[in-house]
Amino acid sequence: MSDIVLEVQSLHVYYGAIHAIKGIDLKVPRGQIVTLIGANGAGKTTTLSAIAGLVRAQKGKIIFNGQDITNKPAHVINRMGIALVPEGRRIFPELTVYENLMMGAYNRKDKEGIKRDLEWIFSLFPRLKERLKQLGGTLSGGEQQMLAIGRALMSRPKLLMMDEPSLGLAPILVSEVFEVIQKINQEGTTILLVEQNALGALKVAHYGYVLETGQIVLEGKASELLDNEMVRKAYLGVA
Ligand SMILES: Nc1ncnc2c1ncn2[C@@H]1O[C@H](COP(=O)(O)OP(=O)(O)OP(=O)(O)O)[C@@H](O)[C@H]1O
Repeated sequence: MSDIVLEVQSLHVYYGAIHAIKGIDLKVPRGQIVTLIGANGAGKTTTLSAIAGLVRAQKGKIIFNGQDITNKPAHVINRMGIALVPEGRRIFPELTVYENLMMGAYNRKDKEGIKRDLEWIFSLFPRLKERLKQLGGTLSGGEQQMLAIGRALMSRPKLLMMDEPSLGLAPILVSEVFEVIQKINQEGTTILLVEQNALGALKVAHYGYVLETGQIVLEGKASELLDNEMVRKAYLGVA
Protein backbone atom coordinates (compact mmCIF):
# COMPACT_ATOMS: atom_id res chain seq x y z
CA MET A 1 0.00 0.00 0.00
CA SER A 2 1.18 3.49 -0.76
CA ASP A 3 2.65 5.68 1.92
CA ILE A 4 0.11 8.38 1.15
CA VAL A 5 -3.20 7.88 2.97
CA LEU A 6 -4.95 10.91 1.53
CA GLU A 7 -4.30 12.99 -1.54
CA VAL A 8 -6.32 16.04 -2.53
CA GLN A 9 -5.74 17.16 -6.11
CA SER A 10 -6.77 20.58 -7.50
CA LEU A 11 -9.87 20.76 -5.30
CA HIS A 12 -12.44 23.47 -6.00
CA VAL A 13 -15.53 24.10 -3.87
CA TYR A 14 -18.21 26.73 -4.44
CA TYR A 15 -21.05 27.83 -2.19
CA GLY A 16 -23.35 29.26 -4.84
CA ALA A 17 -21.33 32.10 -6.35
CA ILE A 18 -18.68 32.02 -3.59
CA HIS A 19 -15.49 30.27 -4.73
CA ALA A 20 -14.43 29.00 -1.29
CA ILE A 21 -11.66 26.55 -2.33
CA LYS A 22 -9.58 27.52 -5.34
CA GLY A 23 -7.49 24.56 -6.40
CA ILE A 24 -5.98 22.97 -3.31
CA ASP A 25 -3.40 20.17 -3.41
CA LEU A 26 -2.40 18.32 -0.28
CA LYS A 27 -1.03 14.98 0.86
CA VAL A 28 -1.26 13.15 4.15
CA PRO A 29 1.44 10.47 4.54
CA ARG A 30 0.64 7.38 6.61
CA GLY A 31 1.47 7.67 10.29
CA GLN A 32 1.89 11.44 10.29
CA ILE A 33 0.10 14.48 11.67
CA VAL A 34 -0.51 17.01 8.90
CA THR A 35 -1.92 20.37 9.87
CA LEU A 36 -3.87 22.91 7.87
CA ILE A 37 -3.60 26.35 9.42
CA GLY A 38 -5.15 29.64 8.43
CA ALA A 39 -7.32 32.49 9.58
CA ASN A 40 -11.08 32.52 10.00
CA GLY A 41 -12.80 31.95 6.68
CA ALA A 42 -9.66 30.72 4.87
CA GLY A 43 -11.45 27.51 3.87
CA LYS A 44 -10.19 24.99 6.41
CA THR A 45 -13.59 23.62 7.41
CA THR A 46 -14.70 23.50 3.78
CA THR A 47 -11.65 21.41 2.87
CA LEU A 48 -12.41 18.86 5.60
CA SER A 49 -16.09 18.86 4.63
CA ALA A 50 -15.23 18.07 1.00
CA ILE A 51 -12.97 15.19 2.05
CA ALA A 52 -15.70 13.83 4.36
CA GLY A 53 -18.32 14.04 1.61
CA LEU A 54 -20.33 16.77 3.33
CA VAL A 55 -19.91 19.39 0.60
CA ARG A 56 -19.52 18.87 -3.11
CA ALA A 57 -16.17 19.07 -4.89
CA GLN A 58 -16.96 20.87 -8.17
CA LYS A 59 -13.50 20.15 -9.54
CA GLY A 60 -10.55 18.04 -8.52
CA LYS A 61 -10.02 14.66 -6.94
CA ILE A 62 -9.82 13.18 -3.48
CA ILE A 63 -7.92 9.89 -3.25
CA PHE A 64 -8.00 7.81 -0.07
CA ASN A 65 -5.78 4.74 0.18
CA GLY A 66 -5.54 4.69 -3.59
CA GLN A 67 -9.31 4.89 -4.14
CA ASP A 68 -11.15 7.83 -5.65
CA ILE A 69 -13.64 9.00 -2.99
CA THR A 70 -14.57 12.30 -4.62
CA ASN A 71 -18.22 13.14 -3.87
CA LYS A 72 -19.03 9.74 -2.43
CA PRO A 73 -21.75 9.82 0.26
CA ALA A 74 -20.50 10.78 3.73
CA HIS A 75 -21.46 7.44 5.33
CA VAL A 76 -19.53 5.54 2.66
CA ILE A 77 -16.42 7.66 3.24
CA ASN A 78 -16.78 7.16 6.98
CA ARG A 79 -17.09 3.41 6.55
CA MET A 80 -13.97 3.40 4.37
CA GLY A 81 -12.01 4.74 7.34
CA ILE A 82 -12.21 8.53 7.56
CA ALA A 83 -13.61 10.02 10.78
CA LEU A 84 -14.26 13.73 11.32
CA VAL A 85 -14.34 15.46 14.68
CA PRO A 86 -16.35 18.53 13.73
CA GLU A 87 -15.83 22.03 15.02
CA GLY A 88 -17.81 22.90 18.13
CA ARG A 89 -17.83 19.53 19.93
CA ARG A 90 -21.05 18.26 18.43
CA ILE A 91 -21.75 15.42 20.84
CA PHE A 92 -25.21 14.12 21.73
CA PRO A 93 -26.12 16.04 24.94
CA GLU A 94 -29.08 13.78 25.81
CA LEU A 95 -27.07 10.56 25.55
CA THR A 96 -24.67 9.26 28.19
CA VAL A 97 -20.93 9.33 27.68
CA TYR A 98 -21.04 5.56 27.03
CA GLU A 99 -23.84 5.91 24.47
CA ASN A 100 -21.99 8.75 22.75
CA LEU A 101 -18.89 6.59 22.43
CA MET A 102 -20.90 3.65 21.09
CA MET A 103 -22.42 5.90 18.39
CA GLY A 104 -18.92 6.01 16.93
CA ALA A 105 -18.91 2.22 16.66
CA TYR A 106 -22.31 2.00 14.95
CA ASN A 107 -21.03 0.14 11.92
CA ARG A 108 -18.91 -2.38 13.84
CA LYS A 109 -19.86 -5.87 14.92
CA ASP A 110 -16.60 -7.06 16.53
CA LYS A 111 -17.59 -7.02 20.21
CA GLU A 112 -14.13 -7.88 21.47
CA GLY A 113 -12.54 -5.16 19.36
CA ILE A 114 -15.07 -2.60 20.56
CA LYS A 115 -14.31 -3.54 24.18
CA ARG A 116 -10.59 -3.19 23.55
CA ASP A 117 -11.05 0.19 21.90
CA LEU A 118 -13.20 1.44 24.80
CA GLU A 119 -10.34 0.56 27.16
CA TRP A 120 -7.91 2.33 24.82
CA ILE A 121 -10.09 5.47 24.88
CA PHE A 122 -10.31 5.30 28.69
CA SER A 123 -6.52 5.17 28.84
CA LEU A 124 -6.37 8.29 26.66
CA PHE A 125 -9.16 10.07 28.56
CA PRO A 126 -9.45 8.72 32.11
CA ARG A 127 -12.09 11.36 32.93
CA LEU A 128 -14.49 9.83 30.42
CA LYS A 129 -14.35 6.51 32.26
CA GLU A 130 -15.30 8.24 35.50
CA ARG A 131 -18.26 9.92 33.80
CA LEU A 132 -19.51 7.01 31.72
CA LYS A 133 -23.13 7.22 32.90
CA GLN A 134 -23.35 11.00 32.87
CA LEU A 135 -25.23 12.76 30.09
CA GLY A 136 -22.96 14.29 27.47
CA GLY A 137 -24.53 17.70 27.96
CA THR A 138 -23.42 17.82 31.60
CA LEU A 139 -19.71 17.57 30.73
CA SER A 140 -17.39 20.58 30.67
CA GLY A 141 -16.26 21.99 27.32
CA GLY A 142 -12.93 20.20 27.54
CA GLU A 143 -14.56 16.89 28.43
CA GLN A 144 -17.00 17.24 25.54
CA GLN A 145 -14.06 17.75 23.18
CA MET A 146 -12.42 14.59 24.54
CA LEU A 147 -15.72 12.76 24.09
CA ALA A 148 -16.02 13.96 20.49
CA ILE A 149 -12.49 12.70 19.78
CA GLY A 150 -13.19 9.42 21.61
CA ARG A 151 -16.36 8.88 19.62
CA ALA A 152 -14.49 9.37 16.34
CA LEU A 153 -11.79 6.92 17.47
CA MET A 154 -14.44 4.28 18.20
CA SER A 155 -14.80 3.83 14.43
CA ARG A 156 -11.07 2.88 14.33
CA PRO A 157 -10.36 5.40 11.57
CA LYS A 158 -7.43 5.06 9.22
CA LEU A 159 -7.52 8.85 8.98
CA LEU A 160 -8.74 11.06 11.83
CA MET A 161 -9.67 14.60 10.81
CA MET A 162 -10.11 17.20 13.53
CA ASP A 163 -11.58 20.67 13.05
CA GLU A 164 -10.29 23.22 15.57
CA PRO A 165 -10.17 20.86 18.55
CA SER A 166 -8.53 23.52 20.76
CA LEU A 167 -11.04 26.28 19.98
CA GLY A 168 -12.68 27.87 23.01
CA LEU A 169 -10.84 25.76 25.58
CA ALA A 170 -9.04 27.10 28.65
CA PRO A 171 -5.23 27.28 28.12
CA ILE A 172 -4.50 24.26 30.30
CA LEU A 173 -6.98 22.16 28.32
CA VAL A 174 -5.53 23.42 25.05
CA SER A 175 -2.19 21.83 25.89
CA GLU A 176 -3.98 18.69 27.06
CA VAL A 177 -5.77 18.39 23.71
CA PHE A 178 -2.51 18.78 21.76
CA GLU A 179 -0.81 16.20 23.98
CA VAL A 180 -3.58 13.71 23.38
CA ILE A 181 -3.48 14.33 19.62
CA GLN A 182 0.22 13.50 19.66
CA LYS A 183 -0.43 10.36 21.71
CA ILE A 184 -3.18 9.15 19.37
CA ASN A 185 -0.76 9.62 16.48
CA GLN A 186 2.10 7.86 18.25
CA GLU A 187 -0.23 4.92 18.83
CA GLY A 188 -0.69 4.59 15.07
CA THR A 189 -3.45 6.90 13.78
CA THR A 190 -2.82 9.23 10.84
CA ILE A 191 -4.22 12.71 11.52
CA LEU A 192 -5.29 15.73 9.49
CA LEU A 193 -5.57 18.59 11.95
CA VAL A 194 -7.23 21.93 11.20
CA GLU A 195 -6.32 24.71 13.60
CA GLN A 196 -6.32 28.45 14.09
CA ASN A 197 -3.86 27.83 16.93
CA ALA A 198 -0.91 27.64 14.56
CA LEU A 199 1.71 27.36 17.28
CA GLY A 200 0.04 24.44 19.05
CA ALA A 201 -0.66 22.65 15.78
CA LEU A 202 2.82 23.10 14.28
CA LYS A 203 4.44 21.89 17.49
CA VAL A 204 2.74 18.49 17.23
CA ALA A 205 2.53 18.14 13.43
CA HIS A 206 5.08 16.68 11.02
CA TYR A 207 4.03 18.78 8.05
CA GLY A 208 1.88 21.86 7.56
CA TYR A 209 -0.07 23.78 4.94
CA VAL A 210 -1.01 27.46 5.24
CA LEU A 211 -4.36 28.32 3.72
CA GLU A 212 -5.41 31.84 2.73
CA THR A 213 -8.67 32.70 0.96
CA GLY A 214 -9.08 29.23 -0.46
CA GLN A 215 -5.50 28.67 -1.60
CA ILE A 216 -2.38 27.05 -0.17
CA VAL A 217 0.14 29.88 0.12
CA LEU A 218 2.89 27.96 1.88
CA GLU A 219 3.71 24.39 2.89
CA GLY A 220 6.60 22.60 4.54
CA LYS A 221 7.87 20.60 7.46
CA ALA A 222 6.20 21.86 10.63
CA SER A 223 9.58 22.68 12.17
CA GLU A 224 10.45 24.84 9.15
CA LEU A 225 7.09 26.63 9.21
CA LEU A 226 7.67 27.47 12.88
CA ASP A 227 10.82 29.30 11.78
CA ASN A 228 9.29 30.89 8.70
CA GLU A 229 9.13 34.69 8.87
CA MET A 230 5.70 34.99 7.20
CA VAL A 231 4.20 32.34 9.48
CA ARG A 232 5.77 33.92 12.55
CA LYS A 233 4.40 37.35 11.71
CA ALA A 234 0.96 36.39 10.47
CA TYR A 235 0.13 33.35 12.58
CA LEU A 236 2.37 33.19 15.61
CA GLY A 237 2.22 36.87 16.55
CA VAL A 238 5.99 37.19 16.79
CA ALA A 239 8.49 39.16 14.72
N1 LIG B 1 -22.51 27.15 4.02
C1 LIG B 1 -21.89 28.19 3.47
N2 LIG B 1 -22.54 29.01 2.58
C2 LIG B 1 -21.88 30.05 2.02
N3 LIG B 1 -20.60 30.37 2.24
C3 LIG B 1 -19.91 29.61 3.09
C4 LIG B 1 -20.52 28.48 3.76
N4 LIG B 1 -19.58 27.92 4.57
C5 LIG B 1 -18.46 28.64 4.41
N5 LIG B 1 -18.65 29.66 3.53
C6 LIG B 1 -17.64 30.62 3.07
O1 LIG B 1 -16.55 29.88 2.54
C7 LIG B 1 -15.30 30.44 2.94
C8 LIG B 1 -14.48 29.40 3.69
O2 LIG B 1 -15.13 29.10 4.94
P1 LIG B 1 -14.62 27.98 5.95
O3 LIG B 1 -15.62 27.85 7.04
O4 LIG B 1 -14.23 26.78 5.21
O5 LIG B 1 -13.32 28.66 6.53
P2 LIG B 1 -12.46 28.23 7.80
O6 LIG B 1 -11.05 28.50 7.42
O7 LIG B 1 -12.81 26.88 8.23
O8 LIG B 1 -12.94 29.26 8.88
P3 LIG B 1 -13.60 28.96 10.29
O9 LIG B 1 -12.44 28.73 11.18
O10 LIG B 1 -14.32 30.22 10.57
O11 LIG B 1 -14.50 27.78 10.13
C9 LIG B 1 -15.65 31.68 3.74
O12 LIG B 1 -15.61 32.78 2.86
C10 LIG B 1 -17.06 31.42 4.22
O13 LIG B 1 -17.75 32.62 4.41
